[in-house]
Formats: sequence, structure tokens, C-alpha cells
Amino acid sequence: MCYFIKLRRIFVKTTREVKRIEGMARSPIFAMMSESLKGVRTIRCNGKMNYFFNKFEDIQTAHTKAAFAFTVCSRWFAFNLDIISFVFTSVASFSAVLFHDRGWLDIQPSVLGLALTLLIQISTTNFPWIVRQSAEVTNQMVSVERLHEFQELPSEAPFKLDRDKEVDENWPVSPSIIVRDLTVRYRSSLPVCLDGLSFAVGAGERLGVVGRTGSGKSSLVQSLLRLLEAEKGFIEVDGIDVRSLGLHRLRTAVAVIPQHPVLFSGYTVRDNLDPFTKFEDDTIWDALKSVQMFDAIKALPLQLDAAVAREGSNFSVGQRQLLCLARAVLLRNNIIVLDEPSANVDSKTDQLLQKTLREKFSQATIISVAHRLDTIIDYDKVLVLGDGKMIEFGSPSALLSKEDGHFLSLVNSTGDEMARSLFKRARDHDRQAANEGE
Ligand SMILES: Nc1ncnc2c1ncn2[C@@H]1O[C@H](COP(=O)(O)OP(=O)(O)OP(=O)(O)O)[C@@H](O)[C@H]1O
Repeated sequence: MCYFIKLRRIFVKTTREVKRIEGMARSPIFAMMSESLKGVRTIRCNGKMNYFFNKFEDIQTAHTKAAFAFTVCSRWFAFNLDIISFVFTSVASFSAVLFHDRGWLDIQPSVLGLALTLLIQISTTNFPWIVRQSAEVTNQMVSVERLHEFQELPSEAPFKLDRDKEVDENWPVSPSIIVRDLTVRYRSSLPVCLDGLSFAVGAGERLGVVGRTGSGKSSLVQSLLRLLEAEKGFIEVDGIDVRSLGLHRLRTAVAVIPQHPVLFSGYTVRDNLDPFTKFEDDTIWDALKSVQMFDAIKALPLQLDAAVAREGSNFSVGQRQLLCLARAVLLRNNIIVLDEPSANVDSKTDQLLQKTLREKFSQATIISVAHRLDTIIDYDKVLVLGDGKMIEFGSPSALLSKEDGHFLSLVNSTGDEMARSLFKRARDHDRQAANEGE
């Protein structure tokens, strides 16, 4: 019995660690599998199949090693249990028969036979099974332990706060945005991605954010939505520090048209546009008309009740962006954030997007992260970022008049013809703004 317990203790101690390693080695397989399937076209276009095969083989091998070690431990334990059971049963049986023959054990042969049958059954089947199962339960607890670890991860700020009720129902009524000394990093061990950023956008103004890759444009958008929390500084929207609000109140006030628009699969087009069933069908059709998606949805067999496929794959990226915009039209958001809106769409869709923004959101404050400068050249302000810092900020024409300016060099790098057109559009916008001012 003591040996059984000792054996179990050794087995549990070893396999708990092995199981933990096996669990950790399994996650990368699932992650890589789903990422590779998602990006299969990109992988094939770039001829990186071998690289991915090798990478997959490496993580698969790492997992197989851990899984094999676990199987070996289990076999070792089972084998030892069987040996102990065999030795114990043999010794008990032979001793009982010997003692009975010698007359030391005064018991009827039929009772002795029954006792031995039960002993053999218990020691060779039941007892090892109980020991094995109890060890298995302890090992499987590693999964519970991992779940517990996830539970312990720091969570986002509260979804709802009492303060939200004090805020005007239509907030932000005058959607000005003030960013002061904003410093943000992804993790405490990483360098800052936004470094002491300060600027202000007036209500109803349109701000274009430009900069080289990795300059912090998306991080700024994420900070506005509090997907990234400020380490220092703050963002104020219509006079309210966004940190004082619950995430639900803040995020429902901002419409985001991302580079990879999100549609919820398993739901209908209607659910995606109006998740809280607040609007009549006519209102939804009007919103679709305003973003020129009326015909596309009307052509579907089930129209508004048509199902949205996984990640919205039954719509093109441009159509998904327009559906996100229709969602914003319905909710009448006063702050619209566009993250690289033109990165995945043709210039016609981009123009349509910009036209809808001008017409339907003339009072809204718009922040557009852009690589294509023609998207934001007629905006009110442009913020040029570099390494998380503000390099330039001002109206496009003011920045274009700066000698050796960063924005000027970005415009010049688009080629002579495009640069000329951008200069002209910036001047036209200034003239138009001046006329409207008068
Ligand atoms: N999830 C992340 N974890 C850690 N660091 C990140 C993460 N995302 C971005 N960064 C880092 O933060 C910095 C700013 O990145 P960000 O994505 O904001 O740049 P960007 O200007 O939007 O780039 P792009 O134009 O390529 O989208 C970069 O140095 C980047 O390496």
C-alpha cells in the first residue's frame, strides 16, 4: 500500500509538469493553424510555403515530444502498478493456500476461494484503476490551473460606471478632442509607442494622421478607445476625461471604420447593423442607401435577413467598411475614426466613403489614419507622427508651406503629378474654408 502511494506521488509530481509543458506546446499549434489558414493566400503569393511547413513542423515536434513524454510516464506508472498487483496477489494467494494446507488458517475452502477471487479482482483491476484515475484527475487539473491563470490576468477598466449616468445622453454633443501629454506603451517592459503627445481638434473638424509605419498612428486610435490605457497624460472628449467613463459609454460614442472591418458571423445583416434592434427596417434601408449598399443588400435572396459568413467573408472589404459606416449612420455617432480606410479598397470606394462622411457626418469630428495622402489633403488638420512623437501639426496648406517640412516631403514623394494635385486640393480647401468663414 505504501509503495502504491509512493509510486502515485512520484507519477503525479512528474506528469503534472509534463502535462503543463504539453499544454503550453499545444496552443501554438492551434494559433499557427488558424493564422496560416487565414493568410494562406498571402503565404502562397510570397512563396513562403516551405518556411511555414518548417515552422509548423518545429512546433508540432515540440508538442509531440511533450505528449510522448506524458505517454511514457503513464505507461511506466501502469506497468509498475501491474507488477505490484501481480506480486501482491501471488504472495497473498500462495500464502493463503499454504496456510490452509498446514491447518494454520481455519476457513472453508469455498470461502477461501471466494476471498481469493475478490482479492485478485480488487488488487489487479479495481485498485490500480482507482489509483490511475485519481492521478489522472490531478493531472487534468493543470487545465483548470491554466484557466485560473487566464482569470487572474489584469482585465480592462470597468464596462459601466455610476458616473456614466451623469453624462448627457447625447454626449459628445460638441465633439472636441484634446490630447495632453499622452504617453502610452503596450506593456511595461516595452518602450513607449506614444511619447508625450499633445494636440487639440475642434468639434466638427477633420483630422488626418500620417506617419511612417510604426510611428504610432493605430496606437493613438487605440488610446482614444482605451484599448490601450494612458501611462501619463489624458484624452478629453467634449470636456470629459475618457478615463472617468465606463468603457461601454465611451465606445458607443465613437464609430470606428477599421482597416479590417468586423462583421459578426452567425448573425444577419440586420443584426450587424442594428445589434440592439432599435431601428425600423425603413431606417436601416435609408442608412444603406446613404452608403450606396442598398442595391447590394437588396440583391441578396434574404436581403436584411441574409446571414453574414465567417468574419463577413461574403462581403468585400470595401463593402464591409460601408456596412460599418451604415452602422455609424444609424447610431448618429459624433466621432468617427477611420483606421487606414483606403488601405484595402479601390479609389472609387474610398471616394464614396469620403463623400458619405462629408454629407452624413458634416457635424462630426473625424479622425482618419491614412497612408494615401489624397484621402486627407482636404482635411482641416494633419498630425504627422514619428516614433510616437508629434513631428508636425496644422492645416495641410500650412504644413505644405513649411520648408523642409515632413508633410511636404511626404507629399513630394508621391510623384510630381500627384504632388501638384495634392497642393491644388489643399489650396482649394483653404479657399473654400475662408469663403465659408466670411
Ligand atoms: N500589439 C503590440 N505589442 C507591442 N508593441 C506594439 C504592438 N502593436 C504595435 N506595437 C509597437 O508600437 C509602435 C507603434 O505601432 P502602431 O501600430 O501604432 O504604428 P502605425 O503607425 O499604426 O503603423 P502602421 O502604419 O504600420 O499601421 C511600433 O513600434 C510597434 O512596433
